[in-house]
Amino acid sequence: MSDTVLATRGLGMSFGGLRVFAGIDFALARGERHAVIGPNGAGKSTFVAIVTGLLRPTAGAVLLDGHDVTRSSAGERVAAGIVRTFQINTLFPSLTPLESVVLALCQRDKQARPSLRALRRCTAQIDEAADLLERFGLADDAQLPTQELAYGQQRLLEVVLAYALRPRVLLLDEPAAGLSTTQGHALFERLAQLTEGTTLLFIEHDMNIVFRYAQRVTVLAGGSLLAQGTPDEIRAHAGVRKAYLGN
Ligand SMILES: Nc1ncnc2c1ncn2[C@@H]1O[C@H](COP(=O)(O)OP(=O)(O)OP(=O)(O)O)[C@@H](O)[C@H]1O
Repeated sequence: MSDTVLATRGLGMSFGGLRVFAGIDFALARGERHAVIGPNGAGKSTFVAIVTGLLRPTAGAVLLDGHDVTRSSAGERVAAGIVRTFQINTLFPSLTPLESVVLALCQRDKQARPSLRALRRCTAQIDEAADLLERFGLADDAQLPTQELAYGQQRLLEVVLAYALRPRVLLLDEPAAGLSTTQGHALFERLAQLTEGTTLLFIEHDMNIVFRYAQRVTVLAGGSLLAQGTPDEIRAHAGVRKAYLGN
């Protein structure tokens, strides 16, 4: 039996009269890369927002390692290890990637947030940040203001900032959005190599990326969890082909 790190039980969400989904029983195994797919409006972003505590579900529960976190705030969930990628507009444009990652590491290490001048005294975090940026291919950009980085490098920095917190579950909402197909594949190739062993849950529209990099896939469609399985199982699933893949 797999070791489930994150689960939902009977999860349901409605906005007023609009029922997005109901009865979602989802399970995420520790260490797997898991994609959530589904047509536009199926509720993928809503699902991630509920898991991260940004939205309260109208029914059901979210469990982290068996503990009910449905009523925990977003901040409490980050502390418990459920971390999502920072959206691009939350990157600090004038800070360098090195400074941003050091700040994230200080947060992880529960240090008081240092002033920028005091950052250089965080020697352990500076070493670790430099190492992380090197591994993710951002060493050449580490000392530039973030706003001067290419868009793809900024997307990668978002992943590094979330990954730096050593999350139990790392959620990525369309990390390749806005990138070319080649850049998107390169981002996932790097992610797959560097985050091996990290539990990753990602939303992605590009089925080539999903089938290549996800080890398991959940399909949301028509207000429910239509299927959950390996890429091969999902490809062969008649209901998924009909509802989503269009054949
Ligand atoms: N805050 C909100 N208030 C009202 N309706 C909302 C809200 N957020 C989402 N919705 C609606 O809930 C449904 C699901 O939206 P959601 O963004 O979760 O879908 P999605 O699967 O992520 O779509 P996409 O692939 O287009 O990003 C949509 O009909 C959307 O309009």
